[in-house]
Amino acid sequence: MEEGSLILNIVNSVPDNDNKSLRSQWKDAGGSWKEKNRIRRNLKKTSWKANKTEGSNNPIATTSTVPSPITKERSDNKVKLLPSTEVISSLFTHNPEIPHLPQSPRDNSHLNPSNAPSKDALPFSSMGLDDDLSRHLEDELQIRQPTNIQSKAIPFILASVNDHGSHVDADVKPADIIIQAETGSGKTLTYLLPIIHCLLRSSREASNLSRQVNLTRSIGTLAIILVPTRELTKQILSVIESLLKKSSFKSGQSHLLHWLVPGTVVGGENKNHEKNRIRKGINILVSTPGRLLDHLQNTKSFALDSLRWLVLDEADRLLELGFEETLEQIVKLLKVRSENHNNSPNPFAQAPSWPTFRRTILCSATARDDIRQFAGYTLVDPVYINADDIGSSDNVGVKVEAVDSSSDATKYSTPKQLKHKYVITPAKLRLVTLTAILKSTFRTHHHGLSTCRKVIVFISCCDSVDFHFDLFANTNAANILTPEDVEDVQTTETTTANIEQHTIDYYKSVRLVGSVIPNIGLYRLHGDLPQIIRIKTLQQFSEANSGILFCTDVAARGLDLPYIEKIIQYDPPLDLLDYVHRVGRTARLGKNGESIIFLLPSEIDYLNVLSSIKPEALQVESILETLASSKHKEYEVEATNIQLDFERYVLSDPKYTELARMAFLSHLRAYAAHPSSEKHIFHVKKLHMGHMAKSFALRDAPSNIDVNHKSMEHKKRVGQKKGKASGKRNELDNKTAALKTKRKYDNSEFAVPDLSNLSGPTTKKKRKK
Ligand SMILES: Nc1ncnc2c1ncn2[C@@H]1O[C@H](COP(=O)(O)OP(=O)(O)OP(=O)(O)O)[C@@H](O)[C@H]1O
Repeated sequence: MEEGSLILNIVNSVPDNDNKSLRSQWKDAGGSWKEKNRIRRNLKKTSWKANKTEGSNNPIATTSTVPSPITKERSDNKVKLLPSTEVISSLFTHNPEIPHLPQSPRDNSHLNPSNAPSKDALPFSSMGLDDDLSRHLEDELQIRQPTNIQSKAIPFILASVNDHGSHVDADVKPADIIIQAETGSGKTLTYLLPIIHCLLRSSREASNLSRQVNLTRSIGTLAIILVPTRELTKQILSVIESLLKKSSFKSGQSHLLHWLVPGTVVGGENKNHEKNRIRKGINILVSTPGRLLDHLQNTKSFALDSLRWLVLDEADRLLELGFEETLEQIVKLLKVRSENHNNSPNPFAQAPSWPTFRRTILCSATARDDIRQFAGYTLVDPVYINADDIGSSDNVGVKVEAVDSSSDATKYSTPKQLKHKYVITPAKLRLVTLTAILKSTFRTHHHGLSTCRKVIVFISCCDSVDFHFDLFANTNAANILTPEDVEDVQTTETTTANIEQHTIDYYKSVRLVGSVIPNIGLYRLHGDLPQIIRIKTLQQFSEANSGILFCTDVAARGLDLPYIEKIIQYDPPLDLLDYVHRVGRTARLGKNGESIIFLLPSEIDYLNVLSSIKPEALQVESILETLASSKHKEYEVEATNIQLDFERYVLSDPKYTELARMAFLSHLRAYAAHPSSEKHIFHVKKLHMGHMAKSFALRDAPSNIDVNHKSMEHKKRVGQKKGKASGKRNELDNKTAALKTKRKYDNSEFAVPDLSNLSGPTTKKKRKK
C-alpha cells in the first residue's frame, strides 16, 4: 500500500444495510458531538469488519481514495496512517460538544418592513421642498414616497432653516440635529434634500434680487459631509450629483445650480490635486476626517466663511476612538477659519432662505452613548429625531436622554423584515460550512428557485480576506491569476517596483471566478488594497448580477449595494454596533434579507449579547447536508473532499501556504482585539489552535507554524511601498499603536496586540513550558 492516498473517517464508509440503525442513531444524536463520535466509533469498528470481509466492496476505496501531494510531504508525523495504505482526515472527530439551545426566534413574519417608503406619507412635494427639486426626485430618480425618517426629519429641518415653516413650535429655535434611523432607510436624502433645497432657493432669491449677482464656485465651501470611509465619500458624491442633474429643472432655471461644484477629499488621493480643487472651490465637500483636518491645517485657500452645513454621517463611527480627537480639532478649526475669512462678499446675504448660522447634523443607524457627550461640546441646542419620535428641549442632555437612546431596542434596532440567524460551528468545520452555505445559496439561484443574487462575507482582518478570496478562486481551478484577471493599476502612490510579481498581481485582482462556487464572481474589499482597486471592486460588485464579496468592516458602514440578499458574519464583530451595520447591507428600503453569524461552541455566550436581536438557530449538520450531491452520498464525504481540496491547494505552493499562515496569525490577532467586556466569550486561550488551523486549510498544529518573521517583514515592506496612506496593515504590527487604538482612519482593520500573547493552551510549546 502506498503512502500517497487518503481514506475518510466517516459514517459513509460503512455498507448501508449493516449500519442502518447506527446511522440513524448518529443522525438523531442532536447537537452532541461526543454522542455522535461514540456512535461513529462503533460504526468504524463495523466498517473495519466490513472491510476485512468485503475487501474492495467498501465504498471508501472507490469514492474517497485520492492521490495526495500532501501526504508525501507530511507523511512523517502529520498524517496518521492506517494499517491500510490510507490516511484519516479527521474533520468530524474530536469536535467540541454543541450545547443544545432552546429556540427563541423572533417572529417577524407579520411585521411590515420598517425602512420602506410609506404609502400613507405625504409626498415630497407636500413637505415644503422646492417644486423643481421634488419634480426631479419623482421624474428623474423615481423617488416618490418618503420613508418614515424622511417624513419626519425633512419638514422639520426645512422649517428650522426658513422662517415660514409650520412644523416647529414658535418657541423652539432648533439648530443642530441628531438623526437616528435604521440602516437602509434613506438617511442620505434626509439630510441632502434640505441642503440642496436651501441652495436652490437661495440662488433663486439672490438672482431675483439682483440680476448682477455672480454665483460662482469661488464662493467656497457651503456644506461639508464627513464620513468614515473612502467608499462612502464616492457613494455620497454620486447621490449629490444625481440630485444636481439639471434635466428636470424648469428651463431657464438650470443656471441656479450649474455653478455648484460637489467634490471629495479623501485619504489616499493626491493632496496637491485636492488643494487646487479646493482653491477653485468645492461647494459641497464630502470627506473623511483625517484628510479634512489636513486641509484645514495646511490649505490656506480653503474658503469657509459661507459654510452653513456640517454633516457627520455614520456619526457614532466617527466618534469612535481615533476619530474623536480629529473631530474636536475639525470643529475648532472650522470655527476659527470661518471667523478669519469673513471679508469676501456673500451673494446670498440678502436671500431670505439663506441660513444665518452654521448647522450641524449627526446621522447614524445606531446611537452611541458618547453622542450625548459630543453633542454637549459641539452641537447647539440639538434636537433628536428618529423614525418614531421627535423630541426637543432647550437642554442638550435632557433632549437626547428624553428619547432613551441608551435602550438596546433603540441602539441596536435593525430593519424588522431582516431575518437573523446563527450557526454554532466547531472550528474544524468552519470552512466547509461556509462553503456549504455559499454553494447552496447560488445553487438554488441557478435553478431559478431563489432570488438570491449577492452575498457579503464579513471577515475580521485583511490577511484573512485575501486568503479566502484566493482560496475560493483558485482551489481546484486552473485560473491562478491570468493577466485578464488583473486590472491595470497605475496610481501615483502605489509603487510596485521591486515587489515580487505574485504580490503585485495579487493586489491588482478585482474579480475572480473559481470552481468551488462555479460561475459566481468573487470580490474582496479591505483597507489595505490600493485605492483604485477598492473603487473598481465596489463598482464591479455593485453592477454585477451575482457575486460574493469577502470584506472587513470597511464595507460595514453606509454602503448601498443593490441585491444583497445575505450577510454572512464569518467572524463575529468587535462591537454590537458593527453587527447592526454589517447586517444593514441587506434588507434595505423595505426589501427582504437574511444574516447568518458563525459562532464557535466556546462562543455560545455571545447569544446573550445578541439577546435584543433574537437570532434563530441553524444546525450545522443541516447546512452540511446540502453538500451531498445525491441521496446516496453522505455529506461527510463531500465535506471532507472539499476540505482536502482546500488543504491541497494551500500546500501546493509555499506562497499559498504563507498566505494561509498569515491569515491564521492575523485572525488570532484580530480575535485578541475583542473588548475586555467580551473576553469571557472571545479569548484566544479558549481556541483550539489545531482545529482553528484547519479552518485556514492548514494541516499543521499551530506549534508547527513558524511565525515567519522574514515574510512578515516582506509584507511590511510591501505595505510601505504601497503608499503611506494605504499601507495601514503595518500598523497592525506596531505594538504601541495597537494598544493605543482599536482602529485607524479610513481603515476598519483592527490594530491588535502583539503575537507573543497568542499561544493558546493547546500549543506544544506552551505545554512544554
Ligand atoms: N423615499 C425613497 N424612495 C425610494 N428610494 C429611496 C428613498 N429614499 C432613499 N432611497 C434609496 O434607498 C437607498 C438607501 O438609502 P441610504 O443609503 O440613504 O440609507 P441609509 O439610511 O443612509 O443607510 P445606512 O444606515 O446603511 O447608511 C438608496 O439607494 C437611496 O437612493
